[in-house]
Amino acid sequence: MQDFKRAMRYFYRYLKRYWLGLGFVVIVTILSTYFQVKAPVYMGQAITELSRYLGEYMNPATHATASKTPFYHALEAMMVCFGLSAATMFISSFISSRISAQTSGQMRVGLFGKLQRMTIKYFDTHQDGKILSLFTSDLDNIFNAMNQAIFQLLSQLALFIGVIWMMFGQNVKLAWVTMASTPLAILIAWFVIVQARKNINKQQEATGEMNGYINEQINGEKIIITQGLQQASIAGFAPYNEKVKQATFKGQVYSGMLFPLMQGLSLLNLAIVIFFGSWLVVHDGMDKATGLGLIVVFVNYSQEYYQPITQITSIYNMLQLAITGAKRLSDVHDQAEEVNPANGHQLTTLQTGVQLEQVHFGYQPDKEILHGVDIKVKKGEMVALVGPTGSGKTTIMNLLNRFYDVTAGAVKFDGVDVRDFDLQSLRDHVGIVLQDSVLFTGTVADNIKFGRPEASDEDMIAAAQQANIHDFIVSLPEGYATKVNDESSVFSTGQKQLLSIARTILTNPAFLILDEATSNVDTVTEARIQAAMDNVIAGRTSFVIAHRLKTILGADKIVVLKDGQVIEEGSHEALVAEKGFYAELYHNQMVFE
Ligand SMILES: Nc1ncnc2c1ncn2[C@@H]1O[C@H](COP(=O)(O)OP(=O)(O)OP(=O)(O)O)[C@@H](O)[C@H]1O
Repeated sequence: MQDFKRAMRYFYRYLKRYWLGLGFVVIVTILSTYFQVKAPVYMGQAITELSRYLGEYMNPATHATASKTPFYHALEAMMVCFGLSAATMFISSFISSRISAQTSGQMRVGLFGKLQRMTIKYFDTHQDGKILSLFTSDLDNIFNAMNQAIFQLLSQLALFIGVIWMMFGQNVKLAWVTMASTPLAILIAWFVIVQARKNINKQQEATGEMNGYINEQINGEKIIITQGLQQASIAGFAPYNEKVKQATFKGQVYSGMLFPLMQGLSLLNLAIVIFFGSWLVVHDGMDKATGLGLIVVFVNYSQEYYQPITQITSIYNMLQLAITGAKRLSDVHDQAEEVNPANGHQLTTLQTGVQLEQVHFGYQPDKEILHGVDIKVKKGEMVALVGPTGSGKTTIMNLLNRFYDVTAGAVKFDGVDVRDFDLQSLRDHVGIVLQDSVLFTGTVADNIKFGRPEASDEDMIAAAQQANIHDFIVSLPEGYATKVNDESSVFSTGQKQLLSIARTILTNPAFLILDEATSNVDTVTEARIQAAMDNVIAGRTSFVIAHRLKTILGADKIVVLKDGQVIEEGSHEALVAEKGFYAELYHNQMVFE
């Protein structure tokens, strides 16, 4: 019920602006249903008039005056009703399709916008595939439901009520006879739909597991090939596939049962209606022509009556999926966003430096990672952070850029807490080069200008030159206009890093964070990256997270972190002379390199 409420809240949020259009759809649908249920009345009248005419025509006394006009009138009225019903149905379906297309477009924009405002924590704690499935699966389910199911639900409900209303207007006894089998029909439909749903759920779970396996195998393809594990990988796939196959089959069997069962029941009901109809005509002393017309009317109604029951149960699954999807999207919209203080300080340039003061932090409340860290980076200084894996280096970077907020203590820029800065101005002045350089679809130029699209080509080229990548770019046939995409990516890991360094140089940040940008590359590329780094660092306040100690020998200060605490601090020479943890790290690395 809670889920249902959340889903409804989500729909309301997007549909409320279309209240006029939706109101129109409801009215037109009711109108369409009215014509649909009125047509059988004229059909019955036509049969009555035809049979009267035939009776009069066959009777020599009335032969001359027998007229077909009432029959034609009834036929005309019937056709007008069918025509108007079809036309209004089309209008209603057209408007509701338009509303659902527009709404799902707005939902997509809303979701994408929300993701852009979310905290890094959300992305750290949710798998990419799951986030993507909000767009590919949940929004699709919602669109399908809005486009088909909601309109269907509305029109079928209207039809159901309309038919009952008309039936009682025509003949109360026959109306009860037509409706007598309803509990049985609902029971059967419900059983089938619940079974189908169970198996569809199993199918979705099995498909999710199979996709997980495929994803993992594709990501590990290089290892699989180098270890010759292709056959094992195929063998591992078989049970996942088998599970999907079984669940799909059962789900389809149950879903496929619904229509034949309901059709059978509807035909049985039809026979009962005809039987009782003829019985009524004989026993209630109705005149034959009226009785015949009445039977025709109820033959139509008994079929129209079953249509909503079948349709509504068959769209139940679609509605369920949409409700689940809407609930999930509603949850996303309720997620915390990055907190931007009202009238926050504007960081224009760095005056004195950056400081971590007694910083305590944990990703989870009960597991502290940093235990009172103090680090000071003076303006123009380069401070390097070293420490064993898991010691908290990347965590400190996350705090400096305000990806996360400290639990206690503070991160300060020029003595002002980062939490008091306007987020945009903070991010505008902090440049980051991450371990994994990401290139976006577009040209090389687009990628370098990513953070400053308005930059001139001269500035872009100067940045590329400083990043040691200009010569490579101009050696490409299309130079800076070379397209960057996954399929034909011509860039190595090292080149990607150089491009991302150029991107950072172009934004001219006051404070730089470099996260071990020299991993996974050969020594020549490493030297080029190092030179590019030196260029970008020169004259800037910077914070470097390094694994290879020889890249930070020139740092103004080296901070050694272990288990979330600063254990040593000083210049390279001073730390080596101290013969502590750093000295040991350094000597060990020198032996291996
Ligand atoms: N998003 C996260 N959620 C929960 N715990 C995390 C998260 N990121 C890191 N951690 C934990 O925080 C601790 C410090 O991790 P961090 O990435 O800061 O270390 P690091 O020194 O940068 O390591 P490495 O040198 O391997 O990159 C680790 O125990 C890690 O498991």
